This record gives sequence, C-alpha cells and structure tokens, in this order.
Amino acid sequence: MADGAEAAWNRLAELARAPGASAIRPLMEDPSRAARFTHRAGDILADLSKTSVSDAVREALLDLARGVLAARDAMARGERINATEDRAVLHMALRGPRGTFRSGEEDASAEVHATLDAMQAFCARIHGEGRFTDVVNIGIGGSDLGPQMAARALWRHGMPMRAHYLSNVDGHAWEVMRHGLDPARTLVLVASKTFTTAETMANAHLVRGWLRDALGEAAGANLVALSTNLRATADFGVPESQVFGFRDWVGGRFSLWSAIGLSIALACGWEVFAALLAGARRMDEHFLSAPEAENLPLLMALTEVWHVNGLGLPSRAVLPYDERLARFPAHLQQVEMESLGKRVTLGGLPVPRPTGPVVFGEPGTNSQHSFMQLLHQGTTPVPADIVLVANPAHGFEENHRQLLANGLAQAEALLRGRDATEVRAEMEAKGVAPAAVEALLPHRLFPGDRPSTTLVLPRLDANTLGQLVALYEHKVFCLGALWEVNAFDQWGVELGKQLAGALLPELAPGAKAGAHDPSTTALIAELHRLRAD
Ligand SMILES: O=P(O)(O)OC[C@H]1O[C@H](O)[C@H](O)[C@@H](O)[C@@H]1O
Repeated sequence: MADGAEAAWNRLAELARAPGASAIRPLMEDPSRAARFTHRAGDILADLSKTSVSDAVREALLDLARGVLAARDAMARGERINATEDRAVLHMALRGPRGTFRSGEEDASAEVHATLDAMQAFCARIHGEGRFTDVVNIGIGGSDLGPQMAARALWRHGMPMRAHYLSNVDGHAWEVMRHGLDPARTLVLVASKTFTTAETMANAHLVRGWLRDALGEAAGANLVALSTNLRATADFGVPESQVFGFRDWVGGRFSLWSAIGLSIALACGWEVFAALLAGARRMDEHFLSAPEAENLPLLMALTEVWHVNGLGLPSRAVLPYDERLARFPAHLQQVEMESLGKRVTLGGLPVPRPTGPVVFGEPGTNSQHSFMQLLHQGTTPVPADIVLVANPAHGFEENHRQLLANGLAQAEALLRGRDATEVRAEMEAKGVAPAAVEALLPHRLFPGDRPSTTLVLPRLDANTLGQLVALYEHKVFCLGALWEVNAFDQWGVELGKQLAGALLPELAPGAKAGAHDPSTTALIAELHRLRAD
C-alpha cells in the first residue's frame, strides 16, 4: 500500500478514536450541514448528513480516496482489473453509446449494440405475434436477482407479458409455478453466464421436459438462451436465432443490463428496458466525470468506510420505502456481499482491516414491524439506507403520505433518540405510577446518534431505477478500490458447489456415505432414515 494511503488510514483511525466520534446530533447543530452533506447525481438526491462524518472525517476520507478515480479510469479503459479471473470489467459498456468501450482488441460497444439490436428485434417479433403471454426466466444469482428485481419494480398491468423467475433447485418452486402456465403460451429463457450452473441446468431440464411433453419437437421454439457459452446452448437444443450472448467481461451480478435482462424487455416492453439502460448510463456519466468531493458513488463508499473501518459497524440495512423495490435489498446483497466479502487483497495478502459488511433489508414500512427494533435499541448501531420515492404511480395519495412520513420518521428517530426527560414526561402525562415509570424507563430510552443515509427519487420508473442500481454498482467498485480487494471475483462460492457435487450420489437410496466430519456423517444417516420411511 502507498505511504499516503497508510497515513490516511492512520488519520482516520485517530479520528475514530476521538471522544464522541460516533455522535451525530452535535454535528446537526451546524445549520449548513444538511445542505453541505446532500448531493445530487442525475435525478437522485442523497442526504449523507445524518452520519457522524464530520468535516475533518470527510477530509480524511477524501485523502484516502486519492487513486480511486484513477482505478475507475482503468476499468473504463477495459484493463483486466479482475486479475484473478484475468478479465476486464465492462458492465458500463452494456449501457454506453456505440464506439465508447474497448476490451483489448475487441470493440466492446459494437458487440453490445449488435446484441441489443438482436434482442430488440426478437422482442418486436414476440410481441407482434402475440402467441406468448408468459416468460419464465430460469437462472440463479446474477442471472436471476437483477432481472427479477427490475421486473418487479417496473411491471404494470397492460404490459406485454407476465414474467416469472425460477431460481431455486428446490422443486417446490417449479411445482407452484407450473400450474399457472400454459406451455404453448410460455417462453422459457435459460439465463446462465456459464450455462453449467447446477441449479439452473436442473431446472432447465425440468422445464424443457414439461414443454416437450406438451409440444413435442416444436418445444424448441419456446426456448431461449442467454449465455456466454454458445456451444452449450446449442447442445441444449436452443435454436441459434434464439440465443443471445454476452462476454466474460460482464460479471454475473452486473449482468442485468446484458442479454440476461431479456425477461425485463419481454415483460415490460423494449422502451422500458432501453430507459433502464439510459438511466444507468446517466449514473455512469456522473461517476465518470464528477470530481471526488461530488462523486456520489465515491461519497457513499467513503461513508461506508467510516462506518465499517472507523466505527467498527459490521452490517448495513437497506430500506426502500417502495413496495416495487421489494427485491432491491436481495439484489444488493449479491452485488455488495459477493463483491466485497473478501479477506485477501488483490495481491493475495490478508486484508489489514474489515471489508464488506452484512447487507440486509426489507421495504418500509414492513421492516418497522420486524427488525427495526434492533436498529433503534440494539447494542450495535446498523447504518440504514432509506430510499424514498416522492411521487407514486397510483392515486392513493393518503397511503403515500403515510409511507413517506414513516420513512422520514425512522431516520429522524434513529438520529434524535429519546432521553429520560422525554420518556418520564410522556409516561407521567399518561398517569403511569412513579415506580412503574422508573422501572420502565431504561426499556423506553432510545440512544439516538444512529446513522442513516436518505436517498430521494422523484418517481420510480425505468430511468431512475437504472440510476439507482448503477449508483450502488459504482459504490461497490469504489469500496473494492479502497479496500484493495478484487470486487469482481467470487471464489468463495466454489467450495460448497464442489462438496454438494460429492454429496449428491451419497444421498441416493442405499448409497454409502463417504468420509466427512462426524456431524455431516450423522446428518446423512438421519436423512437416509427419514427418507426410507
Ligand atoms: O449465470 P451463471 O453462470 O449461471 O451463474 C449464476 C451465479 O452463480 C455463481 O455461483 C456466482 O456466485 C454468481 O455470481 C452467479 O451470478
């Protein structure tokens, strides 16, 4: 690590050790703080003021960030920054104009636009024919979460097709889904970057069998493949004209903008998918051009560095106050935790400090009635991202005001807390006996000074959703650069896959268990016993 960076980390640690480093309320006494810590990128406003990032902390964080934007430029130039897989990282090319991005000798933008043109023509044909009413996307991880999240956010009644997402190898998922589908009117997309993922291939065989049972040889017309592995898609029996490819410089969790997003375009219409790409492009332009002190993805990353490394907070909640964003936390879980859950640096050395936090979330207001208790009164603060959408796409104005009031109230409550004077006064006004007041008091106190970031969108549509998702993608890039980890590989998912492959034959009736730890051996025996009954 460069000496400058080491000095900046030390400075940050020193600021974090200072008394009152996690206090927010004293900072809020500065009337200019809200404005100075609020930033805009595209249509998104981000209020970072309800955190304990002081001016001095921000300065130290920005010192730490020297070099991040140079790393960003290396990504945009198509350098092979995903060193452990020897790949470029070019998801920005998926939404960039023609002639913008290269990967070595390859004109990445030309490849992207050729595929987009083919996808658009395919959508026009399918929508024009009107034969298909439903699209089933079979995929998992990045080949499921992104498209599913976006389709859930953007689909409205009257749009061209209904989308369904089959990801889990658990047959119960298909068992429920298949009853609502007519094979003759269902288009099946097998979405897999590698076309080898066990769960996806198992489900693809299951659903292809269902199509063949109903349609015989004609079933091929209902099959589409979205993959980088064109040979495997042909072997699976997908007609070449129904295969949409992409390149290995698209990481799975960044692939919803590629052919992997075809289900969004089929379900919602091409213009919706195009607007999603345009929105992401708008955030790319901000990320690629804004200076450090105004670069929103970088500022959000730096806020996270303060929380994780300065204050030692190991998790973060994502709370979209919009039901349409119900799958947004799940998508971010993959984007953030698969990217940043790393314990060695790019150079293979142990990381000297904590990296990616646990990310979890649910839409508000539902979250308030489940886990928000812990955020308000638990022992360890959990920074929260609160997403508000100013204008709904429905006419139930009173509901929407309630929704917004609740989102604002959670952030306010986390910040201000509730002290003994307030709690006593409230209980006394209700006539609670003095002894009961004192007994209940500790339970009813809120410590306050708990951080949150509020993001405000004018409305949720394809363009603003594209901006929002790209904002977090770039935040993850910045964190990878700051923590010096490779945010674009995911070796940590491999061991479990290999062990599952070895365990599979051992679960066949009468099969013998191999060599395992005593706990696994006993569990295999118990499953054999229960399944033999
Ligand atoms: O698209 P696929 O090749 O089927 O991969 C699907 C998913 O599985 C892998 O195990 C990775 O963890 C994910 O990053 C990926 O998105």
